[in-house]
Amino acid sequence: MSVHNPDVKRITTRVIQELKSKGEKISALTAYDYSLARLVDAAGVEIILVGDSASNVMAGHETTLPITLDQMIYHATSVVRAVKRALVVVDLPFGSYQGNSSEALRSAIRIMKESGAHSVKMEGGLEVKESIIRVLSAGVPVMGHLGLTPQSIYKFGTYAVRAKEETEAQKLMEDAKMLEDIGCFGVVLEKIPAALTKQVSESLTIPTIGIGAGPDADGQILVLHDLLGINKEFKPRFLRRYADLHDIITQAIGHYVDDVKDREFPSKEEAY
Ligand SMILES: Nc1nc(=O)c2c([nH]1)NC[C@@H]1CN(c3ccc(C(=O)N[C@@H](CCC(=O)O)C(=O)O)cc3)CN21
Ligand SMILES: CC(C)C(=O)C(=O)O
Ligand SMILES: [Mg+2]
Repeated sequence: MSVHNPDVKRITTRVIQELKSKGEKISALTAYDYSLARLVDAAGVEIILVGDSASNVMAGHETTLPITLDQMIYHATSVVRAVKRALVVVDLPFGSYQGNSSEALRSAIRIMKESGAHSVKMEGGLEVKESIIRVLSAGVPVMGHLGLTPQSIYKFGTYAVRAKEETEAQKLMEDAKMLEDIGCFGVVLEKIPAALTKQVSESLTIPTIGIGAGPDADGQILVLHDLLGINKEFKPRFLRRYADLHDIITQAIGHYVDDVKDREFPSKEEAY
């Protein structure tokens, strides 16, 4: 908390909502560890998501389904230690909240108590309404997540754009309204048509945070490792790479290997 850093003004869910009222776009990124979370926070990002995409990015799984609540708490704890300013949101992982609202509350409380994070994110609309209400009632801020919801990938079978059909778009609109009505402080919209994002964002007072959802979301989120170009294989259309760390890291490590083989490292100056 700010006890240790009285000069840094913390970003609260209220500050996030005020950014929307002021018409200022919100920047969000994922982080899963201490070292990168420090950089993301210091660079001025307002929301840091400890995403269950850690299942893919950190652990190498095909989907987000295998990551456990304990593993999410480990990542969240590391990120919270690093962050002085940003709002930290933690994904409730698959299987930790869908069953019933008591399970959802227990999972959210474990995250808040053990990691020191400031809020949680839950995927889905009407299907998880009671779980979200229960978590909110304990005073835990909740961010919703609609559109492409990777925890239900096996229900849909693909990562294609969601809500292109009128009935699905209508349901998404209703879900978004519902999430606002029950008290969510924001909602992620993933991989839906830009026109639908515009419509939802204009009809809600809480901010929308888009990923593959076009320019009219109130904020944008990307997976940090994607933005940094660490993984070359993942290249959906919505991803903009701001660096090519894949090549930079590969070259640096290759150079190190060469130096060791050639007895160029360590030098006399690097020895005792
Ligand atoms: N590294 C990473 N980045 C992410 O953005 C991310 C994760 N992991 N893991 C969890 C979810 C899954 N996400 C995804 C996954 C795939 C596509 C996607 O567009 N895939 C294909 C198209 C598939 C199709 O059209 O059927 C692509 O073009 O790469 C988008 C978001 C977003 N999240
Ligand atoms: C892509 C974002 C929104 C996410 O849920 C994650 O990184 O897990
Ligand atoms: Mg996620």
